[in-house]
Amino acid sequence: MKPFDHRKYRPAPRIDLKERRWPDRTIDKAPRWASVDLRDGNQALLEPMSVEQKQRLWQVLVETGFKEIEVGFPSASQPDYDFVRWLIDENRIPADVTVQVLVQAREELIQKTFDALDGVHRAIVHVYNSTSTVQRERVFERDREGIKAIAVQGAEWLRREAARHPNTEWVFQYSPESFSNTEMDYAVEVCDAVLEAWEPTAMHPCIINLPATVESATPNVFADQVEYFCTHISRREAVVVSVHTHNDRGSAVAAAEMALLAGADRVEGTLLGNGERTGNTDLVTMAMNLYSQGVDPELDLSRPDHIIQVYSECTGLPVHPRHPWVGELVYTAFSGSHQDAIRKCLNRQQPDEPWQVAYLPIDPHDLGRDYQAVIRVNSQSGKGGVAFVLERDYGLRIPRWMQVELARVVQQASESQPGEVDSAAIHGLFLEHFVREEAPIRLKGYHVDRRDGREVIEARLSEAGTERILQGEGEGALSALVDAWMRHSGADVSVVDYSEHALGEGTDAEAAAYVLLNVDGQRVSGAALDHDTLSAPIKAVLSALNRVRAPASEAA
Ligand SMILES: CC(=O)SCCNC(=O)CCNC(=O)[C@H](O)C(C)(C)COP(=O)(O)OP(=O)(O)OC[C@H]1O[C@@H](n2cnc3c(N)ncnc32)[C@H](O)[C@@H]1OP(=O)(O)O
Ligand SMILES: CC(C)C(=O)C(=O)O
Ligand SMILES: [Mg+2]
Repeated sequence: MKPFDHRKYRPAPRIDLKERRWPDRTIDKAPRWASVDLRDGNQALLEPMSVEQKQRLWQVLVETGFKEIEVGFPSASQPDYDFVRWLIDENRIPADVTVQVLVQAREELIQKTFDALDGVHRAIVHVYNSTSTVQRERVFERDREGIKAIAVQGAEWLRREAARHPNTEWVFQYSPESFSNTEMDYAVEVCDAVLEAWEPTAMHPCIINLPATVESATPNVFADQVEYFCTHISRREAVVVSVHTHNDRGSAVAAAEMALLAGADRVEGTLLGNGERTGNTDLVTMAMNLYSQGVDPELDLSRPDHIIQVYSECTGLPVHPRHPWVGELVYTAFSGSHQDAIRKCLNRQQPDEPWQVAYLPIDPHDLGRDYQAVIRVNSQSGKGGVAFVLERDYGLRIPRWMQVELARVVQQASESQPGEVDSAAIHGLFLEHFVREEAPIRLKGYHVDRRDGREVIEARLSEAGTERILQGEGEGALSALVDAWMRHSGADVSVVDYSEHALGEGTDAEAAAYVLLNVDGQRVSGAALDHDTLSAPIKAVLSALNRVRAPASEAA
């Protein structure tokens, strides 16, 4: 075989499920969530968490609203044992939270696990053994009966140890590890045998957790397996069916979601998907997926940045800037058409209507993110983004014809200095290019009178040290000034478009005005900001005239 040869691998077997029902269902409520951050997440770290780190992550998990938390493998490591003791001895487990611990189906480990839990009010003891063909044949070297015997023996040890600690409310959980690579009839057979040992009832159910320990098929195959399991397991009413998917193919969340459609009640996973190899089901993603569909996720994810901070401090792992829902860049648009659509939708979005914003599947405010980050400008951006930034940060509502011109200026700037052009730089480019009322021509003063229904202006201008008084008249002050300029310069000038708006509180100026002139057949725009609503448009005309006389690069 060649070094990179696909013939080395076999496709995962499908199961022949007749009349599968899961494709026709939708998820309309949150599952029972169980965090395995402090166990599966922890066992995957280069440097497992210290007791102090576990304490901090525990706090975040409780604040987030997890009611079932696997806190470790106390028979395996001293920090895990000490952490469990800290939770119990320091009375750190809220009344509505149940701790869970993992153990292999080995007697001495099970005994130590129950010792670690001594005095706990309620706990889930989770025992597992592997059932897949490759594990049976190559790891355990046992046949089907032999592997089933390990499971049953483990189940019996749990029942025996629980009876020795009658003051605790015990919940039993069994995982046929590598379930998704196990023959389904055999997985059901093993779990049925475990149920026989535990005799759960609807009042006192147990948990059967179905892991895709290594994800090796498309998520629909996992859904088929879960539906098969749910419809073939005995005592279904006495069993909480849980799933525990890993992300080897990048579909852990999809597999867990489809498993819910297929009948699962409970989902195990971790914050941000930490866990063995490519990780576990990312519960933040899965809960946010529900939230974005209008389903209460029953987890409080309103402060993801806090979660990310503690997660990173405890695991030593970064969070990708494009991580679903919570990455630093996921609510940021650089590209022009996205920015344009976002700006238009945000302007139309009413506070009490369902969210309808293109490219933003949820409102970033819900996660404590602000609109500052939504639109950022680089060489991929267009006029919409530039206009959005100027309005958001400076209250400037520049008209469309000026947006087009300014976007070109910003684009050139971003190409000459690659990377993001920040809001202050865009504002600087706007002022430099369009607000040009000072040079070469400057307005020293003006006076407007109304005579015979027309505005008559007398404007005092200076240019290169020479002062002149210009006179003109028109329908309004703007056209009167244009008339005065035409009489003085002999140029043919007309006003093509004009807009003005008041500026919000907190700015020095009260008004912003924008004009588009036609000067001897050439279109030129100008803008001005002024305390006075009449002076602003007059100065905007001067800005435009100055741009004809001296383009920005010369003036700068
Ligand atoms: C898919 C998962 O995430 S499963 C969880 C995995 N997590 C961990 O393993 C983290 C904590 N584990 C540990 O620290 C150690 O494995 C310990 C302390 C529990 C056990 O250590 P050791 O006794 O040295 O055994 P080791 O881990 O090497 O296990 C291999 C032995 O246990 C047996 N074994 C493995 N899993 C199980 C199981 N679930 N039930 C019963 N026996 C098992 C193996 O057959 C093997 O037996 P052998 O020694 O007769 O060949
Ligand atoms: C212990 C089990 C549930 C596990 O972590 C897995 O199979 O991935
Ligand atoms: Mg796992």
